[in-house]
Amino acid sequence: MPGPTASPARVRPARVRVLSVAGTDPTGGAGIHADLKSFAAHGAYGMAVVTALVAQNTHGVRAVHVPDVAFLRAQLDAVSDDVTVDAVKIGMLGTRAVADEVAAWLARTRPPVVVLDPVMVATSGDRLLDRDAEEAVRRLVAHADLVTPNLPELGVLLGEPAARTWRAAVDQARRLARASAVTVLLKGGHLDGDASPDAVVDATTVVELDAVRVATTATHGTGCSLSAAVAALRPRRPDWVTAVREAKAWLTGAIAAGEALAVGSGRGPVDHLHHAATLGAPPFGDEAWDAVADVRAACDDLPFVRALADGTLRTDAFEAYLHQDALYLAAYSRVLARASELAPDGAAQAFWARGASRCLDVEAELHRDRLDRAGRAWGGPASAVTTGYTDHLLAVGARGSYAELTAAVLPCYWLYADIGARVLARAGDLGAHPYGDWIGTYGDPGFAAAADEARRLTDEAAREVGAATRARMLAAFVRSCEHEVAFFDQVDAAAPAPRGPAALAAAGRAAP
Ligand SMILES: Nc1ncnc2c1ncn2[C@@H]1O[C@H](COP(=O)(O)OP(=O)(O)O)[C@@H](O)[C@H]1O
Ligand SMILES: Cc1ncc(COP(=O)(O)O)c(N)n1
Repeated sequence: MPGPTASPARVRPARVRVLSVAGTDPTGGAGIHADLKSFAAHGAYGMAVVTALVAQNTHGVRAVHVPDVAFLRAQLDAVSDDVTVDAVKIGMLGTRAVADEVAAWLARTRPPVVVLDPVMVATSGDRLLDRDAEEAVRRLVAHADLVTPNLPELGVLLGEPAARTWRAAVDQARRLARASAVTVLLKGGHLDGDASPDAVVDATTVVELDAVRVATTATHGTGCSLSAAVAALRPRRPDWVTAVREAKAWLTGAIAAGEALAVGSGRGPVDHLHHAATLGAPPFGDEAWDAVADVRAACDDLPFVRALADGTLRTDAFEAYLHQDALYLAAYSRVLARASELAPDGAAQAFWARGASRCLDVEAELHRDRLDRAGRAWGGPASAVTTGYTDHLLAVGARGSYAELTAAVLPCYWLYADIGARVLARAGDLGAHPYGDWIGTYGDPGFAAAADEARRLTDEAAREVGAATRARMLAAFVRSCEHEVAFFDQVDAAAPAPRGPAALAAAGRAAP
């Protein structure tokens, strides 16, 4: 605990401190009102400096009043003279004088993260930036780390006509990134079709983020909300792609929930707190564990689990199981690598990557120490049960939601550790047990710690999502648990030993 004399500057603040420099929307859907809600929705502490007062609603803009720039400067300095600003989001500027004043303040204060949403025309079609201010906004790009144009705005920033296709827009974004040494978040909201892709583009790379287009009228303030969310996230995320991916997933949910707010009769706002239904909900793990109580109870009575615990399991059945386990682990490793790719921070990324690597070690060990020793080729294909399980995991991974993927991969840690603990307890003296060395691995404290951490990361991911995603997390978790049970149950542990060459080979071998 820091003592009373500790310097406040050395204490990591509880929340990221983010400043919006933007115009107003008295109906709360766009501008600084949207920004402050987006900041709060991402756990940041929000501040706002007003560039322009806008009389607008969900139908459009009625009037704009831009206060004197001396007053803008007074607002900006009031913040920066007192508060450490971790990130700035810049939205509507209105006039050239305002844009230049903001540029001068950025040059003086050099905030660590600057996101520029080059607001020019509202969704309603009303202009929010004077034509003679476009050059000033182009100059402002030099002070930004991330610029978030939609298709028409990107054209203006380059002094070119707006791109008519996504390919042409990505090409324009690449040229802007190179010319201005800035990262570009290109927004595809203005495209036709049933997708609403975005792309994070810098001088050398293009990362496209796919999203389905939600059929809705609730698109007022989407650009404001997205850029504000990215600004709030970036100080505590390793790179732009991670921050944008997370913000975009949240925004898609916010757009889908917007109409239910019943705000206005035109193009309504998004629901920034759409995930608030799950704020304060019990940890995901508690809910999920209760949901699979029956499945867990059924595990102990599986013939395979009983026979493994009491040592009566036939060796050929055990080896068939190990063979499927090795095939499973190879695929599971790829799924964990995908979780690492989608992870929101470095610690989670490293945890899943270590898991992926460990699976391959265990798979190699299985072949070297157990299956190859069995003295026959273990080249058979994955069973339908194994493939069913790995296909489920790969499908969740392909959908690209980190939270759902953590829920899908969790049972392989948690349910497996849970069953293993009970097999271990039932097995008795492992020295005299035919499968003692295998069952002993169930007591590995390293594995128990990894299961705890996987659960913690899943709980953490669940805190960020809305009710719909949480329901999909639960479905993915339950499905994986059912696959775990089917996996143990796929080997016919009760049947007599098979006849033929495999049985002969098995008969000549010592128990593992
Ligand atoms: N109907 C929609 N469904 C899903 N995402 C959308 C929809 N409309 C816009 N978006 C997303 O909202 C964000 C803002 O996009 P866009 O409308 O292009 O910007 P702006 O609001 O600045 O014009 C982008 O991430 C875009 O992909
Ligand atoms: C003050 C202000 N800033 C920005 C927008 C753009 O909003 P949209 O995302 O709907 O184009 C707006 N309507 N009002």
